[in-house]
Amino acid sequence: DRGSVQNSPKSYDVEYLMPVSLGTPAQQLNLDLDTGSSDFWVFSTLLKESMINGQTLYDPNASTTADKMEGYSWKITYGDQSYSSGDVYVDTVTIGDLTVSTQAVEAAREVSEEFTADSDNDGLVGLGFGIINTVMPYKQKTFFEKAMPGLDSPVFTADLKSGAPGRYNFGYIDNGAYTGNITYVPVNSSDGFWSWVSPGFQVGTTGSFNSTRIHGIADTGTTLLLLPEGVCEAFYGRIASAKYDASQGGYTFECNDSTTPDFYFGTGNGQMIRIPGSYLAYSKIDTSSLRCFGGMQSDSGVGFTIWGDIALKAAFIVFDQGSERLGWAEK
Ligand SMILES: CN(C)c1ccc(C(=O)NN)cc1
Repeated sequence: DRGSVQNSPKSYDVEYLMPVSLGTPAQQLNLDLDTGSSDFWVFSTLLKESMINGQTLYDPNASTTADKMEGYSWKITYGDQSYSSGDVYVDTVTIGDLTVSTQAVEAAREVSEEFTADSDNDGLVGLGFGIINTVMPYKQKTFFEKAMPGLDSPVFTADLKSGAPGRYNFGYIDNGAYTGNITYVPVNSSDGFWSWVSPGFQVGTTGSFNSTRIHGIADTGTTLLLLPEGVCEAFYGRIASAKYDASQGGYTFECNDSTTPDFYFGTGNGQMIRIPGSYLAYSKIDTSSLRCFGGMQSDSGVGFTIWGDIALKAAFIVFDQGSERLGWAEK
């Protein structure tokens, strides 16, 4: 079996959403595929009105295939301190023509203001490893883990684009979606993340390659690229107008600064992925400003590097759960 679904970026590529069908008759929600977490949760009719702001709600009572998991609950907190919690139902879920008939659907009773404010986002499909699923008393499998046994190949791929729709595929690799070769790197899933080690980086086409092992996770659910402080300094040191602006909480530079270099990161076997300098001028810090907030920021608050959408949209990525490895290709 296999599946394929289009993803659509919200403004500034802050997140990428995909249509998902839940229950019988189908209820379609727009969900955020998140390889940095492992809960499948949705806005639901269990929520208080004050926590809803335009989102589409999953109504388990309107689904003839929904069964409540009595005595089960969940609560998750993300890196940005946003959170959600609620009850658990088993129901049928279809993503891109791929159906899991007994998915644990975590129906929100409570969401933090960040989720309430994000009116386009109806919930998250966590495609990290199930070991960090938050459902109690017994953790639940991710959508991919439930689907995997029936798939042609135990992989899913992410093709995120800058300011345009892309695609998530399940169970196969579309060889027309990338150029050159796919370089595979081992993944350590013991923390539940797609954790891997990059051999280093290069700033600009003329810069030398800096051999330094960068431990990090591939996270479709994080917008920016969070790298070690030293890497940020090497990159922003090459941009004439760049500075660390504590009032903005990060590095900023003039959006049109022509000295902005591309950024390359190593994936192994000598392969590098090129992030165009334009991707790194993330967004204007306010409508009247000529300065942009950087797409690359320090990972100092996190403890490991997060290869978020700024990096992922420069590549075609294979999340190979069958072999616990990540495949990287240019496109
Ligand atoms: C508030 N929202 C929409 C979030 C979405 C995703 C995440 C996250 O850390 N994913 N790995 C946090 C917050």
